[in-house]
Amino acid sequence: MEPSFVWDDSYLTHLGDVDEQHRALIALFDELSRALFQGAGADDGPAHAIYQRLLAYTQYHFHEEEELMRRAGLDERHVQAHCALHQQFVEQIRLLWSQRRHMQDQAATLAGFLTSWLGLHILGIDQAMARQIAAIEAGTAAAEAFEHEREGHDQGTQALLRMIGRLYGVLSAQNAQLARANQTLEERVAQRTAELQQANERLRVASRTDALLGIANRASFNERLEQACALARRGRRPLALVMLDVDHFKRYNDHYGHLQGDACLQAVAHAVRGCLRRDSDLVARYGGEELAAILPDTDAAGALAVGQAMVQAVRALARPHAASPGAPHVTVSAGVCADVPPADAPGASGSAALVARADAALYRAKAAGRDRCLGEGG
Ligand SMILES: Nc1nc2c(ncn2[C@@H]2O[C@H](COP(=O)(O)OP(=O)(O)OP(=O)(O)O)[C@@H](O)[C@H]2O)c(=O)[nH]1
Repeated sequence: MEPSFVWDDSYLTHLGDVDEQHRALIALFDELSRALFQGAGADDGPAHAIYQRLLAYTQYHFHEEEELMRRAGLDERHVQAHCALHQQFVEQIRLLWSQRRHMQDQAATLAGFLTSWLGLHILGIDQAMARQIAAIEAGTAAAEAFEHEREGHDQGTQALLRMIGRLYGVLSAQNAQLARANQTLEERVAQRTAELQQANERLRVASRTDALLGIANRASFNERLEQACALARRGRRPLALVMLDVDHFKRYNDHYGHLQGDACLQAVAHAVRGCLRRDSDLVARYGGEELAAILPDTDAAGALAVGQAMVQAVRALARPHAASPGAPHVTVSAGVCADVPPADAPGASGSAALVARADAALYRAKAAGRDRCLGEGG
C-alpha cells in the first residue's frame, strides 16, 4: 500500500506562502512515491530526477521559512530548533537516498519517511511557528509567545514530543552509522576486487613464463607460433624460426653441478634475448636447454643473421666450459628456417612443419661441429 500524504485543514498554518509551499512539497513527495512504487527494481533514473527536484525545492522552502521567522522576529530558541530540524531532514533524505539500493523495500521506506516526517513537522513545529508569528503580530513579545507555546501543551504531550524528537535523533544517528558501514564495505569489496584482478594478471603472466629463465614457456611459444603462422599465411609473408641448443650441456652439468648449470642457462637466455630487435619477436624456452625464437616477417637471410648474432652473443659471454670437447667456453648451436607457412594439411599444421625444418638445420649445425648457426641451404 502506497503511503501518500492526505492533506486536511489541520495542516494549514494560515501563512499564505508557507501553505502554498507545503502543498507543492506534498505534490513532489507523492510524485516521488509513485515513481518509486512503479519503478521498483528497475532503472530509477526518473525517480532520481524527481528526488533532485524535491531536494532543491525543500531547500528553497526551508530557506524561505527561516527568512520568514527572522523577519517576524521569532524567539531565537525556536528559530534554532526549527533550523536544526530542517538541516537534519536534508542530511537524512540524502543519506537514505544514497543507501536506497541496500533497502529491502526502498519505495515503502523512502515514501514512509517522507510522508511521516512532513506530517510531524507541519503539525508540530510549523504550527508552533505560525501561532508565535500570529501572537507577535498581535503585540505579544517573542519570548512570551515562545514560553506560551510551551505551556500550551500539557505535561503528557510535552513528554511525548520530547520522546518523538529523541527517537528521531537515535534513528538518524543509527542510519548514518549504517550508511558509513555500507560505504566501508563497498570500498573494501572494491579494493579486494582490484587486488584479485592484479593477482589474476600476475598468475596469467606466470603461467606463460618459464620460472627459471624468465622468458616465455613452451605453452606460450606454441600459442604465439600458431598466431604468427596464421598472420603470415594471411599476409603471404615469410615467418622465421630459430631453434637453439646449448652445446655439451650434459658435461657442463656434470662438471660444474646443476646450480651452475641453471645459472649458465639464465646467462644464455639473457644473451639470446638481447639479439631480438622487434617487439613482435619472441624467444621461449622450448625444452631443457633448448630455446626457440619466432621472428615474424623475416626471410631466410634475416633469420640467419639473427641466429648467427645469437651464437656470437653466447660466445661473447666467454663462460668457461672446461669439460667441453669443443671450445673452452660455453657455446650454442642454432638452426633456422624461414618460409610462408604452408596451409594446414589434415593432421599436420604449418607450424609443425616449420619447427621440424628449423630442428633439422639445428641437427646439421651440431653435426658440423657445433658453435654455429645454419640455415636450410647449409
Ligand atoms: N642445470 C640444468 N640442466 C638442465 C636443465 N634442463 C635440461 N638440462 C640438462 O641439459 C642436458 C642436455 O643434455 P643433452 O640433451 O644430452 O645434450 P648436450 O649435452 O647439450 O649435448 P649436445 O646438445 O649434443 O651438444 C641434460 O643433462 C639435462 O639434464 C635445467 O633446467 N637446468
